[in-house]
Amino acid sequence: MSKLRVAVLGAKGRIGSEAVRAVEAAQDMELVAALGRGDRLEALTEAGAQVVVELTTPDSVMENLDFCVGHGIHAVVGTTGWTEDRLAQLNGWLAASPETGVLIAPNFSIGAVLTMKFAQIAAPYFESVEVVELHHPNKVDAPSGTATRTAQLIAEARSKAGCAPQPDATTTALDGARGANVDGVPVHAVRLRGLLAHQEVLLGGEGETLTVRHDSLHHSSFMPGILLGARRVTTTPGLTFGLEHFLDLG
Ligand SMILES: NC(=O)c1ccc[n+]([C@@H]2O[C@H](COP(=O)([O-])OP(=O)(O)OC[C@H]3O[C@@H](n4cnc5c(N)ncnc54)[C@H](O)[C@@H]3O)[C@@H](O)[C@H]2O)c1
Ligand SMILES: O=C(O)C1=N[C@H](C(=O)O)CCC1
Repeated sequence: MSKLRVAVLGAKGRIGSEAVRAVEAAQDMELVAALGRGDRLEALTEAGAQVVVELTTPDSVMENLDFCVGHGIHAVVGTTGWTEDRLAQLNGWLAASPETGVLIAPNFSIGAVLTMKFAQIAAPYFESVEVVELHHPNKVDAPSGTATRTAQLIAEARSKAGCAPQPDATTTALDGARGANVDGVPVHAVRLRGLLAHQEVLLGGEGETLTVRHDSLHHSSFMPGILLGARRVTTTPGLTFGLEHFLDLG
């Protein structure tokens, strides 16, 4: 059987360099291009890439996806910075290339995907829910894509269940002291040398709390999800948001 022809964008970055090694080690894949900032995107078509793994920066990802989708190259995207406007633009490109698939995964690690699921299930049963994400200090965006998605899923679950707004008597606060407000859910971002990617969802009710915590201790935690995404995206046209849909957890 022929191998899946995979390219990595952001190949010299922290997660991109790990993805290059993972694709090279996968028996059913061939790494056909490994591009960094400033490299020509035409190298993707010249190499015959079928799938691009996009692990760059929020300021680069849209131009890269415009090229990939326009050339019928499927994409597995870990880069953060997704807004409603960006998703609408991407959906427009996909509408013009209906056989192409794009997976955007706020987090490729199975533990993080399960954290989001558990938080979604638990959120309607508690009065209070807050998200704390903790990352290495080289991360350029805050809050993390994972924390933003987690808060959105929590808010959706609470709204569907008809939950009241969270109790919070704060009337005076320093800017930022109560975190960012993502759809009514406070999200706090810690940047600390020594950390990689961690998240806690804190839930509180009368006389009890529940904490769901996940820790990515190495970039290897993201690799099985990236490889699964690359295999599945070729037969899943259109936009898939979240790896849970490829794990039958959606
Ligand atoms: N979804 C996940 O599971 C997951 C996990 C880890 C990181 N991330 C995200 O992946 C992204 C990269 O993270 P990182 O820690 O590796 O950052 P990084 O800064 O180490 O790597 C990004 C790399 O992309 C390169 N780059 C920038 N623009 C480019 C372009 N146009 N073409 C090719 N390369 C380009 C940069 O030069 C750099 O080498 C971030 O958005 C991060 O949040 C997602
Ligand atoms: O290291 C990063 O940067 C990470 N980014 C993603 C996010 O913003 O959620 C996933 C975790 C690691």
